[in-house]
Amino acid sequence: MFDVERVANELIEWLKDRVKEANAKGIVLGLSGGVDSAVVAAAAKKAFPDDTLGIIMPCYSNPQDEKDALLLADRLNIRYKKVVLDEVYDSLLRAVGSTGNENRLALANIKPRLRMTTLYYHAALLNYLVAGTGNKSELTVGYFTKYGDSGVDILPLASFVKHEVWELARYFNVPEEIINKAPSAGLWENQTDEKEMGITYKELDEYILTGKATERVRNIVDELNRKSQHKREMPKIFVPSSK
Ligand SMILES: Nc1ncnc2c1ncn2[C@@H]1O[C@H](COP(=O)(O)OP(=O)(O)OC[C@H]2O[C@@H]([n+]3cccc(C(=O)O)c3)[C@H](O)[C@@H]2O)[C@@H](O)[C@H]1O
Ligand SMILES: Nc1ncnc2c1ncn2[C@@H]1O[C@H](COP(=O)(O)OP(=O)(O)OP(=O)(O)O)[C@@H](O)[C@H]1O
Ligand SMILES: [Mg+2]
Repeated sequence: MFDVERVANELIEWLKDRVKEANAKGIVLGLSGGVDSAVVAAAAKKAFPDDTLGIIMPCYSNPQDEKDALLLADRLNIRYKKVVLDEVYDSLLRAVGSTGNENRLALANIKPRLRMTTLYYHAALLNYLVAGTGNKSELTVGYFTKYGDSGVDILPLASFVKHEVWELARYFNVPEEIINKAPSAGLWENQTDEKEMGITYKELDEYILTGKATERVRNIVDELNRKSQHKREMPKIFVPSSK
């Protein structure tokens, strides 16, 4: 049973504890206009009313995402800053000698890694922690960029599947248009999580929560989970036989 009010209150206390434990002052996170960052921002704002900073970081992104991020910041009165990464992205591609035609993910994954770097600059500047927004559904199938959007200090939503995140979003008064939009990493035009994963969140969440799934869904999820195991672990450490 998912008691949303209780979970939300525990989450807010958990955020306070993690920040205190780190001798930090607050929380910084990327505000994408999507529901995961909306929920983390809402909880962080409750925990740290004066020390929550959302950063909007378009990198050749859909302009609607920025509008949604601004709508959220306005609705929940969240302090925000905009950092445009288009030029940095172009400049990095030039520096590495990219033709711009390499495999799509090699290029696209640069975007979350530039965002991670931007967030850590602000974290160090303000003595804040970087909050990630990854949820249990994404983590299970490795649907995130290693050291990109997963390069964070704390993961407030990692125990919740996407449907639970939607419930938390309603509880936190996140605008309906943000809750209703198709989840997307926003790395290229018309990208959606469900299209790329080849399964729906309904199927994925049901499998995670109950173990029930068609053979097709089970095969896809099990394979994605196996292939992404390295992303959920520390890098393997070489230990010489003499040690
Ligand atoms: N067995 C192994 N042991 C240790 N390391 C291993 C490894 N296999 C690959 N690797 C390393 O991992 C790299 C591949 O992983 P990674 O770079 O993450 O890349 P990859 O998993 O290929 O792509 C990231 C996926 O996450 C999605 N995404 C990204 C960002 C945000 C969101 C979102 O929902 O917002 C979704 C994106 O659309 C894409 O489907 C390889 O280049 C290699 O360096
Ligand atoms: N344009 C952006 N500006 C700032 N942060 C971003 C941007 N795009 C992605 N991010 C960060 O990366 C995180 C991962 O993206 P992801 O798409 O999984 O979450 P979301 O956009 O919040 O929700 P949804 O999965 O429903 O789209 C975001 O929550 C946000 O913190
Ligand atoms: Mg998104």
